[in-house]
Amino acid sequence: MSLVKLYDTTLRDGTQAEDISFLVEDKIRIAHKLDECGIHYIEGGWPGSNPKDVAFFKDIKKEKLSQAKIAAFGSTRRAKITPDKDQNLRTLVESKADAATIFGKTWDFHVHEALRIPLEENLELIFDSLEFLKKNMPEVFYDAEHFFDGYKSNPEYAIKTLQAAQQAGADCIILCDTNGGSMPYEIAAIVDEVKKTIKTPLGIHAHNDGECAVANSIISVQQGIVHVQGTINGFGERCGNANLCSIIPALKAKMQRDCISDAQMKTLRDLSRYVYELANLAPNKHQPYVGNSAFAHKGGVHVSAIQRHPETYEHMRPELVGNTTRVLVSDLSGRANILAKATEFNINLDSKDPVTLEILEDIKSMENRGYQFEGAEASFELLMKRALGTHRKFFSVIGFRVIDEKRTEDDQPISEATIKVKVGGKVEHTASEGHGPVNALDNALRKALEKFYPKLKDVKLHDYKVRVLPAGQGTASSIRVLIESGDKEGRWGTVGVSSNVIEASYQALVDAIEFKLHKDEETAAPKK
Ligand SMILES: CC(=O)SCCNC(=O)CCNC(=O)[C@H](O)C(C)(C)COP(=O)(O)OP(=O)(O)OC[C@H]1O[C@@H](n2cnc3c(N)ncnc32)[C@H](O)[C@@H]1OP(=O)(O)O
Ligand SMILES: CC(=O)C(=O)O
Repeated sequence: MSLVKLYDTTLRDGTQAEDISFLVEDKIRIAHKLDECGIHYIEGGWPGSNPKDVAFFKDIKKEKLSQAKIAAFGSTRRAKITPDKDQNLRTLVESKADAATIFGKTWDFHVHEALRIPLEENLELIFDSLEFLKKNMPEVFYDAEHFFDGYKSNPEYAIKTLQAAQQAGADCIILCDTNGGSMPYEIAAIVDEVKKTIKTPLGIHAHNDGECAVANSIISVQQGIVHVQGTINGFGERCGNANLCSIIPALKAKMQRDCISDAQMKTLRDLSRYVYELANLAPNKHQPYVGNSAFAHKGGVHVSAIQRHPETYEHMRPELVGNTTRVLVSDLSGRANILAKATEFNINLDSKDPVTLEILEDIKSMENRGYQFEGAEASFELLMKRALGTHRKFFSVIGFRVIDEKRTEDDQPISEATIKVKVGGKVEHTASEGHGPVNALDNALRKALEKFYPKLKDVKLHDYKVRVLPAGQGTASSIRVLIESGDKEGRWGTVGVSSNVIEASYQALVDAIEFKLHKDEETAAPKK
C-alpha cells in the first residue's frame, strides 16, 4: 500500500467559506486534532493576508505536535519586483513554517485578466518565487491554480507553468480544480497527460462546485497522484473543498491505500464534530461516513435485513470511522425497528409479544396525528416503558397557566407561567417569567421540580424546533415541537403535538424531564 499524503486546508481554504471563521485559539485546537488524526500537513493560513494568520504561525511554534507539518500559504510574487523584496514571500519565510505552499496562474485567461501580464512573465513569477522559497524553506509546494480549466483552454501553456515549477524544484505540484466544475473523467484523462511530462510528485486540490470534489480527488489517486488536499467536512470557498472525512475512508477502506492508521480513522467522526463545534455550526446529519444519518436505517425492510447482516444495507462498517448503526422509528417501521430500538434501550421484547405490536400500532397512530420519533428517541423510550408498564411517574402536573401580556404598543410582551405539580403527595405551586411563553413554562416547571430532584439543574435546553403540520388550516393547524435537551453525559430528543403551541411544547418538556429522571435512576441503580 503506497502512502498518500494528506494535506488539510480547513484553517485556510476552509475559512474562505461563508459563515466560517476561527479564532487563533480555535485554529491551534483544530491543528492538534488534525495532528492526532494523522493528517500529514496542516495549512494554517496565509500569513501575508492578516495579523490573525501571522499570530497562528507564531503560536503554533510553541505547541508540540506529534507528526504533522505546518504549511504557510501565499501566492507567487507580484510582477515587477524580485522575490526577496516581495512582502508576501517574505512573510512565508518569516512564518518559520515547515513548508510553504504558493499558488500561481496556469490558465492563460487568468494571466491576461487577473494578473494582466504577458504569459512569459508569469512563467518567471512561478519559477523565481519557488526558487526563492526552496532556498529558504524546508519544503515547498506549488498549487497550480485553475490547472484543469487552464489545460482545457491552452494545454501547452498549462504544462509550461508546471515545468517552470518543476525546474524551480517544487517538492510537489498540486493540480487545482479551483472553479470546481471539472468532471471525474476529465480529471482522469488530464492527470494521465500531465504524468507524461511532469516527474515531480503530483497532488490534487479540488473544489466542489460540480459536487465532484471527492470523486475528483479519488480518481486522481487512482491515476497516480500522491498528495491530496481537502478540508474537514468539506468547508471551503463557495460550495466547499474536497471533504477529507469522505476521502480518507474511501482511500483506506475501498482503495486499500495507506494514509492514516486504522485507530486514527476511528476518530474521524469526532474530528468532524469537533470542527463543526468550533465553527459554531450544526453538524450535517446526512454527511457520508461521519453524519448521524450515515448508517441510520428507517425502512422496515432495511432494518429487518441489517439485523440479519449489516452489509445488506451498509456499504462499510460504521465503526471504522467511529460511527454507529442507528435504527429509526417511524410509520415506515416494522417489528424489526421496534425490536432493534428495544435492544438499544436494554429492553427485552419478543417479536411475538403482543406489546411489540401494540407499540407499533401506537407509533403508527401517533405519527398519523403528527408525532415523529426520529429526532425524539427519549419520547420513544418513554412510550415503550409505558406500554411495558415499567414507566415510573415521578410527578404529575395538576395544571398550568401561561399569560402573555403586551402593556403598550411599543413594549415587548411579558410572559409568565404558573404551574402546580404533585410529587409523592406534596403539592408545589410556582410561578416564573421567561423570554416568551414556552420559556416561562419551562422555567416554572423546573423551578417546581428542582426542589424534589436537584439534578434537574444540570439539564439544558439545546434546541427547540416548531413545525406547522401540513393540514392547510393556517393558524389553527397542528404543531409539532421537537426539543433537544442535555446534561453533562449526553443529549436527548423529545416531541409534542397539538394545535396549541404551548401544549405541544409542554408535552415535549415533560418528556424531557421524565427521561432525565429515568436515566438518572437507572444509572444509580446497582447493575444486576
Ligand atoms: C484560489 C485561492 O483560493 S487563492 C487564495 C484566496 N484567498 C484570499 O484571497 C484570502 C486572503 N487574501 C487577502 O487577504 C488579500 O487578498 C491579500 C492580502 C492576499 C491581497 O490583498 P490586495 O493586495 O489588496 O490584493 P487583492 O485582494 O485585490 O488581490 C488582487 C491582487 O492579487 C494579485 N494576484 C492574484 N493572484 C496572484 C498570483 N498568483 N501571484 C501574484 N499576484 C497575484 C493580482 O494581480 C492583484 O494585484 P494588483 O492589485 O496589484 O493588480
Ligand atoms: C489554491 C487554491 O485554493 C485553489 O486553487 O482553489
